Amino acid sequence: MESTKRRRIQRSPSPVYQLDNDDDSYQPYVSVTQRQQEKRAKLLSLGGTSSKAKKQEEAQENEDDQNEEDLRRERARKEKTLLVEAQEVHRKKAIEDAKKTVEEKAEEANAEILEAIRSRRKLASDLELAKGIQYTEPLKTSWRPPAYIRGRPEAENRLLREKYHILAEGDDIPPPIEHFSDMKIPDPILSHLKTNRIVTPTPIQLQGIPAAFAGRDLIGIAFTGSGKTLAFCLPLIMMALEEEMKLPFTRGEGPVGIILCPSRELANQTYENVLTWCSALAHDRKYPQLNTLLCIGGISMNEQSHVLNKGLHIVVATPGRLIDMLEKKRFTLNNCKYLCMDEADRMIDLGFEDDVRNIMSFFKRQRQTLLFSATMPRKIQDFAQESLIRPVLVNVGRAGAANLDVLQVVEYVKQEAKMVYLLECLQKTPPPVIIFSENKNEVDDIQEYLLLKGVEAVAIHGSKTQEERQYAIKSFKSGAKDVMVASGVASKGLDFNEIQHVIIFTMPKEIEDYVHQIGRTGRSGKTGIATTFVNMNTPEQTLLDLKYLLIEAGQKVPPFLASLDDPRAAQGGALHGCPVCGGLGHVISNCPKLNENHRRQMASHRGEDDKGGY
Ligand SMILES: Nc1ncnc2c1ncn2[C@@H]1O[C@H](COP(=O)(O)OP(=O)(O)OP(=O)(O)O)[C@@H](O)[C@H]1O
Repeated sequence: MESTKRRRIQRSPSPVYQLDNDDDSYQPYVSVTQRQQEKRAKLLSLGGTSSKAKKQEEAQENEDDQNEEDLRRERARKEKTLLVEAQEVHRKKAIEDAKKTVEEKAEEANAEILEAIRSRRKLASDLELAKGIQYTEPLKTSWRPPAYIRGRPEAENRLLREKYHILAEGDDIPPPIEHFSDMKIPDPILSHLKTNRIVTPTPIQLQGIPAAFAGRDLIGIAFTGSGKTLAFCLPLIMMALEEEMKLPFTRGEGPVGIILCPSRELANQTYENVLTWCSALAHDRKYPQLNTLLCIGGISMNEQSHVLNKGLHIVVATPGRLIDMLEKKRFTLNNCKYLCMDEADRMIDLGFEDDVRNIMSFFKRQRQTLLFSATMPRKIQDFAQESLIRPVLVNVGRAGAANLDVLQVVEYVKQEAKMVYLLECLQKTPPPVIIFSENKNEVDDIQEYLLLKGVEAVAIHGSKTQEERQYAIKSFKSGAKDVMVASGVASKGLDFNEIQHVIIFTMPKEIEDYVHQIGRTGRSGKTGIATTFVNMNTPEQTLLDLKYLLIEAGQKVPPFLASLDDPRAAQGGALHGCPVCGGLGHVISNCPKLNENHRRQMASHRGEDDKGGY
């Protein structure tokens, strides 16, 4: 009781005291007049009306006046000193600012904008955030590299990474492995890969797969068509295999892991890859059958009830349908420990962030999280780094750089001449050819025009039904149709057989979209051509981004792009990718993606826009 009281007393001083002076010896200020009156009253009370007392009183008054004057002078002196000091600080800052290069100033401005648009919440579920759950160690796995690789000095690992142009960041990075056979992948999968001419790992695979096998959270960035799918599917297949072999799954159990994709088509493609690899494994009776579920909108889940009736190992999904299934409790994530996001920048950036958090809230235990993409601007990388557990960043080439196996041709074509020129352009190579346009109506118009001209063309965009979308992909993949006209829906991740030529009918505003679109050709070490039409309607920022991307990839820069003035060039300094979109031709304050995101946000506040834009 006593101590409570004391505590209360100690806490009780008025807030003004706490603010102005937290010293215990504080004495309240008493004015001179008040003090003189108090003294006079004291003398009077002592009966001192004599002249001696009066003199004493006068002397005291004089002394007090003098003290007051001294105090006033001292205060004025101090104020003056403070003013001089403030002026001095200002002067020094002005000199320092003048010394800063244009580049440093731009970097500071970048940092300010980045800070302003930074997501305040980590990429974890609200439940984890609310409970303050914070894992500090990566997930434990039983996988170890072969002894001869484990014993290899770190300097040699570094040399290997240099040899393959791999930039790996993070602590205690697992060693790169140059041969699939050293990764301890089961033989049936190895021979299946071999029959599909997948013999030696690509750079993202030789560093990414060991890191993922070791249970590490991972950010994997590598060119379009460089084999990222295998790098994130194989670790999940191995994890599921180990679990199933330890204790077989029964109905209602699983999944072990989830692969999230931003489009139904990409999810379907990844699902088919996983099915192929799992059935190659089960072909050998030594290994069990692993069950995989495709969880995307636009299809009936009842068709897959046979999978749901068994133990479930792997789910490949788009966010919306996955959330729907989880909310309906068709399966749970109670024992799920692997979450991979393909085209992760798209998943985090454009409207899916809340869906991803929602999905994370269904996890009941620590998970390994992997993010993969060919483009990953700094804003997303920073955000991801904060959200993962001791992540390893594997970067092959600059994030957002174009695939060097694509010959990029940029042509100035007037708006009204585009359709006719398109026909001519189609003659450049034999089929298959993809034509990209940003606009759904334009996609339909191009297809109609080509059909009229006798070209076997299919079309795909977000307003088509799921059957139409599937038909387009199937007939184009099988070679029944020569040309596919597509909006952004087909630009990310889709792996068609040996596309010869990509024609970009309308240049997308965001350079990342361009990188993904031209990336449908030149895959898996083969070469391809990308022809892009630009004209007066193409924004200047986009043209500048394109110019620098061509320079970076050692491509020919057409004169109309070469002559474009870059306001930053006069100021000198190196060109860095915009932290929001990776574009080399503008500063963050002019970023088209930032503007577009802002527009979307405003529209969604007004309830006008749909998610993802496909
Ligand atoms: N090690 C390898 N050697 C040869 N080919 C490979 C290898 N790994 C994957 N491939 C093939 O390369 C092609 C492209 O692979 P994948 O679709 O995984 O690329 P990606 O990096 O995910 O591209 P994107 O960024 O466009 O999604 C596929 O057809 C795949 O079979």
